[in-house]
Amino acid sequence: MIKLSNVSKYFGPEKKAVDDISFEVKEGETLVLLGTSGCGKTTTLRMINRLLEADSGQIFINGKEIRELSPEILRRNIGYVLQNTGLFPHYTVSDNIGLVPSLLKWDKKRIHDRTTTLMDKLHLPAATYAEVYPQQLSGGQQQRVGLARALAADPPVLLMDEPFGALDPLTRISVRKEFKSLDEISHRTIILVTHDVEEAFELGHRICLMNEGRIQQLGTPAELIFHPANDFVRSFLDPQRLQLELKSLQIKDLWQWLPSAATPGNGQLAASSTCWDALEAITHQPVTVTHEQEQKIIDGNGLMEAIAAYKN
Ligand SMILES: Nc1ncnc2c1ncn2[C@@H]1O[C@H](COP(=O)(O)OP(=O)(O)OP(=O)(O)O)[C@@H](O)[C@H]1O
Repeated sequence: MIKLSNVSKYFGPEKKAVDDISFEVKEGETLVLLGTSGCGKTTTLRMINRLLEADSGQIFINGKEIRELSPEILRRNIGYVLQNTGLFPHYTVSDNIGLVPSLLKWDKKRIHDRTTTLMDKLHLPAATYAEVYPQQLSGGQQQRVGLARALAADPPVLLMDEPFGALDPLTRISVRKEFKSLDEISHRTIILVTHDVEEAFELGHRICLMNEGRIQQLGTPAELIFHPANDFVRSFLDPQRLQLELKSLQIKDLWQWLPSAATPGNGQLAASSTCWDALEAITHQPVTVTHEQEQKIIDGNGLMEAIAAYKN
């Protein structure tokens, strides 16, 4: 769906912001660009919608080199979400969301229907919020409007630059959870930039960890944490190692090592739940998990034993 092939970007003769990077993002996949400040994440993202032009290499979307398309046509298929939302303060919420559809000359009813649907899906009921202005909303609500605006014309690709970066830590966690469960998101191809490791592990199907313009490792969260490609990757993830291990492993990954507890389980948990979510669920009582027609009762000891066995 999206392919970067040996892409580089210089700012002046000396400053190589992005240094010969290549990757592919499959349709429906979320790839997270992760790394320290200044490692080239935003520059990479902005080359994909031609807000910046690459100095060398090629970028393809659906097999088409993006320079063959005019920036306007290209951006119709790409939603863009920014940290500071970029909402127009003198436009109402519904006008902000309907901006791209109206530029595309959709008729009024279609814009109204799409805006209302999106607001409902993003828990901003149109009856209450359609006519208010962005500054009357909380940061989390403004972020949802920014997302609704990016989704309005139904683009197959979403580029997101620190989309939750301006939110306080608690709001950030809840908006992120909500984002993950949105059906408007699940089928889109997404590239998301963040410097928040936990966010990358929660949202990325794969993570591209960068340093000084170069890719250090590109892989699933479990590949990065359990099989780091080099010392940079290992030390970048080390401070949150335990949490990241728990977030990147699903119960089904541990199935062969998981003992079934004797105590009856209280409630069910999906085998696709992460160990992090499982630990939360079993704080007070064991839970029952079914995987490939086998049932096990999971408690804290059994889970920790299985994680240790997986790592050995
Ligand atoms: N317009 C510009 N002119 C000159 N240098 C730039 C420009 N934009 C970015 N840079 C430099 O290129 C490098 C990569 O910047 P970029 O914004 O892509 O990093 P980043 O990984 O997104 O960082 P952050 O997380 O801090 O936004 C940095 O050293 C930055 O200072």
